[in-house]
Amino acid sequence: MSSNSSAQSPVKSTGLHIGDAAPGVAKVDPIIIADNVTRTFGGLKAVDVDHLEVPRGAITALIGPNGAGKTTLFNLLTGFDKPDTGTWTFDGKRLNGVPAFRVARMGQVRTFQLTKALGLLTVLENMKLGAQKQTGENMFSSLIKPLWTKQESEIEERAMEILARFKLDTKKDDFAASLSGGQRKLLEMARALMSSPKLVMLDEPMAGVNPALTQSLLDHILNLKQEGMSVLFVEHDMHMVRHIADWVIVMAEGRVVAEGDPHTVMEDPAVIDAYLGSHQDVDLGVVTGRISGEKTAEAEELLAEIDAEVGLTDSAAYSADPEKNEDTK
Ligand SMILES: Nc1ncnc2c1ncn2[C@@H]1O[C@H](COP(=O)(O)OP(=O)(O)OP(=O)(O)O)[C@@H](O)[C@H]1O
Repeated sequence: MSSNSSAQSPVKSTGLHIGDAAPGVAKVDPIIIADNVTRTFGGLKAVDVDHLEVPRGAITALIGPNGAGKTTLFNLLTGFDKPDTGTWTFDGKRLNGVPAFRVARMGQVRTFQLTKALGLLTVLENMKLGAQKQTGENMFSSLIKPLWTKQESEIEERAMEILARFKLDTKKDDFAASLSGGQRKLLEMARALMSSPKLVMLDEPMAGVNPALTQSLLDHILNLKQEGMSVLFVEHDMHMVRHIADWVIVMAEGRVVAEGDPHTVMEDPAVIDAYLGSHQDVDLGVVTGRISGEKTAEAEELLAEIDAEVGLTDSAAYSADPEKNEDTK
């Protein structure tokens, strides 16, 4: 397994789609294909996706302003929530109606934030919880002691191997709650790998991570791809998206509003609009130029902020030093 150097830009996967990049575009080798997926809460359509394909063997970012429906879509695809309508397949198998634990067994896992309860377990115990197909889950085989003791030691061996890769092996007996924010994120990812997944879904992997651990987390995500896994992640950190994503899917108000490679997508007016949608207090028409009128100082400031937010910068390199990630205008 080769690792990516923090100083270099990672090698991007290209040629993932067929035809023009647009919402719902077909992929050469999709791992997820979703159709007509909707989820309503009260009167609000949180997810309203006509057609979506997630490419295999690539890193895909799911971005969009707060409330766009990203987490709800994650929950639906992983069987943690039920849609009002829709069908989807994972690796060619129909998944709607399949409960979360089966989805995970089929090779589609998502990371979870460490809850209070999981924080009271040790790092190693957390890892063991991530293992699939444990003999103890089967009543008959759980009665045969040699079977489960052998499996227990295999699971522990695998857990220690993965923990060593994530430099968490020396913390195996510590309570998970004692880890730093970044170490927790590493543990969440490490735990997901216990089941040898085909697709890893990460919910805001960078949230709350100290800059010292940023590069390590990025490298671990890039390594998942190098090992042949597909990655789908939700993230608000646009520098990270630009740096490691091969493909970007943009959601706003429940819909997919743009798709493409990170550079093209972040210059798409629909994407800029989607982000503007979260700043309801400013006259958006004036800001985007749809309505003629004098831009107020506040609007100018907002526009600059959004340029920065969607990554309209010259530099594609991600630096662990946040100072170096300041946009140049
Ligand atoms: N269980 C729920 N009950 C009611 N409304 C919900 C529920 N879950 C989500 N919503 C609403 O659905 C919409 C989409 O929410 P969701 O959390 O999926 O957005 P998101 O894109 O993940 O946002 P963020 O980036 O802030 O996490 C929001 O308006 C949210 O308030």
